[in-house]
Amino acid sequence: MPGLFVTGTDTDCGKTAVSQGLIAALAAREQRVLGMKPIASGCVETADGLRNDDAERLAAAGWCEQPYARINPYAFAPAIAPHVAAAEAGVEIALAPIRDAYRALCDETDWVVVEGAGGWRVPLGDRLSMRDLPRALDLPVVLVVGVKLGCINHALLTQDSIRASGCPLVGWVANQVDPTMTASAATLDTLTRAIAAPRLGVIPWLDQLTPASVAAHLDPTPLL
Ligand SMILES: Nc1ncnc2c1ncn2[C@@H]1O[C@H](COP(=O)(O)OP(=O)(O)OP(=O)(O)O)[C@@H](O)[C@H]1O
Ligand SMILES: C[C@H](N)[C@H](N)CCCCCC(=O)O
Ligand SMILES: [Mg+2]
Repeated sequence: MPGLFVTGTDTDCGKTAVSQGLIAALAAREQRVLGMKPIASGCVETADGLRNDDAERLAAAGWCEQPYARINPYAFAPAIAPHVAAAEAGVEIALAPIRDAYRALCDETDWVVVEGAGGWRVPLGDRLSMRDLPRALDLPVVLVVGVKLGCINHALLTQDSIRASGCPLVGWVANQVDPTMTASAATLDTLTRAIAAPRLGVIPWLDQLTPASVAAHLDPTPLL
């Protein structure tokens, strides 16, 4: 299993937080891990070009430095749906540049943790959607459930859709994105019984969100 595709129940459910944590948790098991954010909408213009916060966080969590364009081949300025951002920029998102960047990363590491953008069915254009990425890169999937009211339905719909795509779901993580709602035992129990993959961790709301603070709540053993 040289890599993972991290998807989630929604945008802002904690995919970047969990991806950083998975990188750190695998690194603690003597794995060399790099992060990748193939498509990012929501970038700032810098002297070096467009830069995305998720991509930079994943880059910083990785075991060695990599060219930015490998970690984030498609970068768009507005923080909107990627297919809309791409259309506005006059760009057609294609799988080949993503595959090339992913392979270049694979050549330099044991693992690549690839973060999607938004949820599993986010469109990338007329013919492509986020779920085509793990298929193209032959990656198993980890599902991040942003724990809040409504997440059970979102998690089950996402699981159904992952199954329908034929991608293996190899783990899931409960992430408390709402500081006012503690993940009730009953909600966690419902999710744990309904999701047919190992639960890799339950991340509480963390005041200090770092790769290490998230990794402290993750057990990557089922992935190894
Ligand atoms: N467990 C947590 N404790 C505290 N803050 C959290 C936690 N999980 C996520 N957050 C915060 O919630 C916000 C959304 O999280 P994150 O950026 O990881 O979501 P995402 O799923 O990666 O979103 P996107 O679809 O934009 O990539 C961030 O500001 C992050 O710092
Ligand atoms: C900008 C944001 N943070 C994400 N990168 C993109 C979220 C796209 C969601 C599209 C949708 O499902 O409506
Ligand atoms: Mg993110």
